[in-house]
Amino acid sequence: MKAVRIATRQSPLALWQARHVASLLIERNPGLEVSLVEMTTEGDRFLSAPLSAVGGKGLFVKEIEQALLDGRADVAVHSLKDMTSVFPDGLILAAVPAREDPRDAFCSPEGYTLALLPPGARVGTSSLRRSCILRSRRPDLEIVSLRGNVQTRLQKTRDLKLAGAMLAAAGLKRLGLEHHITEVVSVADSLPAVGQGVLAIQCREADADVRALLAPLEDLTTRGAVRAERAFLAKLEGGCTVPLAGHATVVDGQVHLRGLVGRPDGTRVVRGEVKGPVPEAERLGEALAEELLSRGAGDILRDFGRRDDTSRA
Ligand SMILES: NCc1[nH]cc(CCC(=O)O)c1CC(=O)O
Repeated sequence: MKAVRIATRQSPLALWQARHVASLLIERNPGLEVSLVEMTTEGDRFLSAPLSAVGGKGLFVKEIEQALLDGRADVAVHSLKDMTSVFPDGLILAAVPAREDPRDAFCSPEGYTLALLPPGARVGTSSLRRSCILRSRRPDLEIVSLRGNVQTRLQKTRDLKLAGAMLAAAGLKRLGLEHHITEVVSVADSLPAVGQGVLAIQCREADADVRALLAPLEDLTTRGAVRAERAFLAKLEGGCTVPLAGHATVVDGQVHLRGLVGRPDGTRVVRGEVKGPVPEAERLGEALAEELLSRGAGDILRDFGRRDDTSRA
């Protein structure tokens, strides 16, 4: 292979991620020509509405996947967190590099940590998962919707004089903005989203040359965790409409997956965890999803989930 084209969104985080993959490729393949195909997606055009109202996380991904399918690019780099559980026919998750910090980070211009927040404090996020988890612990908190790219959300936090905002530690670190973090929140206190901190490198299934080029970027520990998390996601099909968290670690060949489904206002949260060997990652993810469904997540999905389907009808 002499040249590859990488499709990416144009946000500073997306560009950082695409350039990062480009440099990983060039490092391993001196002389390879790598170019970026920069795209604006539907998700970028509707930044003012809550993600759950404009059709969910697939919005950031669909048009980039179409560019791959149309042959306008050879590789796509996404945040795995932004991807739904099912890929279009003909595309594969060719590689997942080593995961960046998967945790949420609290960023407070006033220097607050979560435990020190005064009663009734206003906290910014537009993630259903983050608001559910915050409200379940602290029903007094007022959640203020905060969308836009990472820098925009930090700016709005100051402009709106919020006590703080919850963002992904991975995005802040990649952009060199970690000095805004006042608390990196433990996985136990804020269970991350499925795929958080993981880069998804996608290509056409039939493109053997590109697959061979991408294969060395794969991190097997990250892949084990991703297999469990995404099997869990696939079974729950919550899309962006129900607060859903799923996070796995792999230690000594054992997957440890934790999951959560809740009501948007945090008045009900169903949590669980499973452990088992890496080759059974998918089965573990499905088993945890089924367990949560039988313990109350089914009711929550019925009451709050699948708004995607009705809006499409
Ligand atoms: N929702 C957008 C998004 N998608 C991925 C990341 C962060 C990077 C990652 O998780 O890999 C972010 C920003 C955020 O949630 O603060």
